[in-house]
Amino acid sequence: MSANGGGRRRPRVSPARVVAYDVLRDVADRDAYANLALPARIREAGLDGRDAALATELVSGSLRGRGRYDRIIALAAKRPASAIDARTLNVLRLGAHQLLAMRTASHAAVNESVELQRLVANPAGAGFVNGVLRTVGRTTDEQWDERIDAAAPTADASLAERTSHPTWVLRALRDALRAEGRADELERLLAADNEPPRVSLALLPGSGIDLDTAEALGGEAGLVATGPSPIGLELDGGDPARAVRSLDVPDGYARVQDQGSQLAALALARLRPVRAGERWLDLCAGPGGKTAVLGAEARLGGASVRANEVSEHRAELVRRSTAAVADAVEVVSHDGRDPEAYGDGRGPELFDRILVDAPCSGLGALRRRPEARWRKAPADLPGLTALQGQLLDAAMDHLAPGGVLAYVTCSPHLAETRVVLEGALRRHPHLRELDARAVVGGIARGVAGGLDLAGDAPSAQLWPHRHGTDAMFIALVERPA
Ligand SMILES: C[S@@+](CC[C@H](N)C(=O)[O-])C[C@H]1O[C@@H](n2cnc3c(N)ncnc32)[C@H](O)[C@@H]1O
Repeated sequence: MSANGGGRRRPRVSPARVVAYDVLRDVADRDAYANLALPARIREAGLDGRDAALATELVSGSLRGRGRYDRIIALAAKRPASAIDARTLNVLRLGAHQLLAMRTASHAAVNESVELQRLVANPAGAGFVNGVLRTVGRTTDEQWDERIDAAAPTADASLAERTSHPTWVLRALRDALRAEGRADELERLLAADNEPPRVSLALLPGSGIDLDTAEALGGEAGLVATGPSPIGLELDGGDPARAVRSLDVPDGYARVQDQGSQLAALALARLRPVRAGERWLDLCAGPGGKTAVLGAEARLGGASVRANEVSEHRAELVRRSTAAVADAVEVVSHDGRDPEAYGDGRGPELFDRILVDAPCSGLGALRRRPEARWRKAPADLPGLTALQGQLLDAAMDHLAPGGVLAYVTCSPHLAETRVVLEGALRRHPHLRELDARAVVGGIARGVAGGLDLAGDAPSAQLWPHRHGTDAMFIALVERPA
């Protein structure tokens, strides 16, 4: 039941705050994804543009900032957040976000939170909410940093709490940066994780217009041809659907997509010229963003793509995502470790280019999914890395002589990137790793001084704070002819 339904007294809380609370509860109780639950709740409550924007800020800010806010709430309440009733804690998180990160006047943030507590949580806790939030609001954001630091048992715990990351995630990110000799960038990365990303669009090759024309057509809708992807545009605020319409290209040729994902697909498609008749495989294709880029590139070069996805539902999303280039893309649904993923047993089941965009922890896309960092645990990694290795083994066995495989993750965790790749290369000693950094650097749109891909490994690691993309890992492997 909605928090404002069912015969309770008429709320004196703004509807945006009630919606935000309901979404936090959906996320906590039903494991909902905020980016799906939020639009549904906004529609259900009939919120208009401004209220919808407020609900969105409250939800994403308080979910992203949960680690920091829980620590501040605990310090203010003089008890651990885990000892506070779950509904009251959500009211406090929303209040803390308004007090510390938004420009909401203190009295409004406190009063609305107290009313929200009466309405949706436990009215007997209204005094507690009032007291805790008054304490929170009396101290500035910077002073809270000092108090968190003073109370934290270790420097890592302090940084993790101040930047609202689980400590194990912070350490994994630092390990990945350190492997590039860039551990000093950690704080910039953690800050970038807390900024909602700018919306990027891909203009698929074959759309009929070039990026200059796209920028001219989409300028009024906020589109700018910028970012590292040579087919990418960025939206400077505004509505993505309007921006897509403004380009007036055939359906599906302009689409919302992170520019790191665009570069990952293009690295495989553009590392060498396409020969007509090449067979490509996208082994883990759902929901089909990279397949669409591969399909458009393959179509222009006279190649074809087999797109495989284990989940039937997500395979259907791949079909929709590739409708514009359907004549170059065949979609099938199998486990990528099974022979059926590679063919029906009647023809050669070797491929000239294979993309393994493996299921992963998603630690490279924390900006995008505000609750994601709290949903993953170190215990998830062994299962994921085992699956990644098995998918790579099966894919490597289906690489044609002279063929190239791209191993891609939207996680920079070394256990999911270099460790998995090097394990698979040891098991397939006839394969050799190519210089993906040179390939990605070579196809990226001109950036003064180059794309700044650091480290000694041949693979390319993109980063939100350095490249403005998700933290995509891209490795390229060749089977010598
Ligand atoms: C990182 S996502 C791929 C994203 C996609 N390439 C895109 O750009 O839109 C990984 C996909 O692998 C799929 N997957 C998981 N296990 C798989 C398996 N054993 N075989 C094939 N696909 C699998 C997941 O369902 C998920 O859709």
